[in-house]
Amino acid sequence: MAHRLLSSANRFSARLAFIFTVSLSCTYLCYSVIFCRSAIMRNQGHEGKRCPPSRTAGGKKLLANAGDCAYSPEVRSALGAPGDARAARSAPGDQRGASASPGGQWSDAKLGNVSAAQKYGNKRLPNALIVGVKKGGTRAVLEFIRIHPDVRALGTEPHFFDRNYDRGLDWYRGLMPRTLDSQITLEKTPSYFVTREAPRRISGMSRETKLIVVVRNPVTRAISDYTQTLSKKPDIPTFDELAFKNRSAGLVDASWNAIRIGMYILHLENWLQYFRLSQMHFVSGERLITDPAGEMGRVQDFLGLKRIITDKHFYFNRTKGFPCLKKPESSSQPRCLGKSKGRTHVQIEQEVIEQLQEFYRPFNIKFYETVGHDFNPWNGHKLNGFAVGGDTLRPRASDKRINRKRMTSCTTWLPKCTTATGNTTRPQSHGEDGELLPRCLKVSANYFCRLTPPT
Ligand SMILES: Nc1ncnc2c1ncn2[C@@H]1O[C@H](COP(=O)(O)OS(=O)(=O)O)[C@@H](OP(=O)(O)O)[C@H]1O
Repeated sequence: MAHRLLSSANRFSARLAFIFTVSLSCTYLCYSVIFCRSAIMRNQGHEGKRCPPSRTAGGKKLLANAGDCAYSPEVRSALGAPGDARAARSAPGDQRGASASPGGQWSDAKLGNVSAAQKYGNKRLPNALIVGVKKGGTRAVLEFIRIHPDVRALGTEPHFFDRNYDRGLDWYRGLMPRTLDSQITLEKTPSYFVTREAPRRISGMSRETKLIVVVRNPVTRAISDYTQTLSKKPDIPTFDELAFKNRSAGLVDASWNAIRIGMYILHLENWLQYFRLSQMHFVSGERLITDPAGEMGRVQDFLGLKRIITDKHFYFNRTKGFPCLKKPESSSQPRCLGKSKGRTHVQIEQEVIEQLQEFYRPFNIKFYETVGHDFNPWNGHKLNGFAVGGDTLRPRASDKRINRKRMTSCTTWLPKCTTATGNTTRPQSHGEDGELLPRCLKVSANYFCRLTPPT
């Protein structure tokens, strides 16, 4: 009897345990289904199908298979997907391990901003343009500034204000990447700077457009321009033949485009009829190479951006001979500009170079005066604080670059100076110690004179 009672109690508790286990499993199953479904819906609702992780070394491969993922063609291209010209431009062998580069978090923030702009942003007309100059370093500025999370740039040159103006502003707007309200839309077309109608047309779009001009020694620029043309058309005449109407007479052919583009002041005067100088920012093409972070710092200030692009974003690539990005916008891989940037120039006789320096000198000086900044290396000497011709290029009182240390460390001072107006000045003593400071500097056939005592 007791045995029968015991076995029925066992059966009852086994049944109870079975029911408990089944109901527990059901609850868990229902919970999982509901939770999972809501998570999936959330993902689909906001982002569409998720993209595979792409900002790794294998990202390009994955992207190739990510046909219907959330990235638009432009983002795919910006990320270096196959077919992207910029991906093709990166010099093989110049790549360094991605892990070596800092700034991972910053880079993810950029990607987040890009995705958000793609999804929620609008196509807008650009509020900033890199308008020139050809061969000045415009591609470098564009590629460097576009790593900023608040900048979205068109990768190709649309040539709207010179060649495609008839297509209308809606066409132009349609080319632009989507941007959020807080982001700057940017494009670069270096030929705008020398296009007569460009300033008027751009001010017609918006008088507030910010303009960036990358300038470089006009002689080097002309040689670079010629080198590029020669690479496409090997049968063109020599540089000297094109540059001079009569070389022995020193008659330069200013109608040749490669020469004309470098007469910066002539083009600038046209821009200043439509824009205030404060709306224009001049990047030194030379310093862009020697100090990219410094130049990009000033570009960021000009665009009203937080200084995010700093030294840590660049490294000097010895093979390329130029600064390169540790993390470009499109990839986590370090990247240099392509082969057409930083070419070996054709050899030009030193005498030809000097003749052209002479030709450009008055244009350069007028240009320095107008923009309020001298691009020293263009004349092959440091001209800090010096005036040419006795009455131009007066050093400004606020010019902090003028200091005695720089002056005395210069080795090419002359004891006497004949200015362009024919006056001769002699060195004078300055300073409490009665130290004799040289006052003149000879550059080729010109004398540069200091008009004010050194500070
Ligand atoms: N970081 C970096 N890497 C490579 N090249 C650099 C860089 N910074 C400036 N530069 C200089 O840019 C020159 C090309 O200028 P652009 O980009 O304005 O040329 S173009 O007008 O768009 O064809 C190019 O001219 P060349 O050296 O004559 O090829 C370079 O000197």
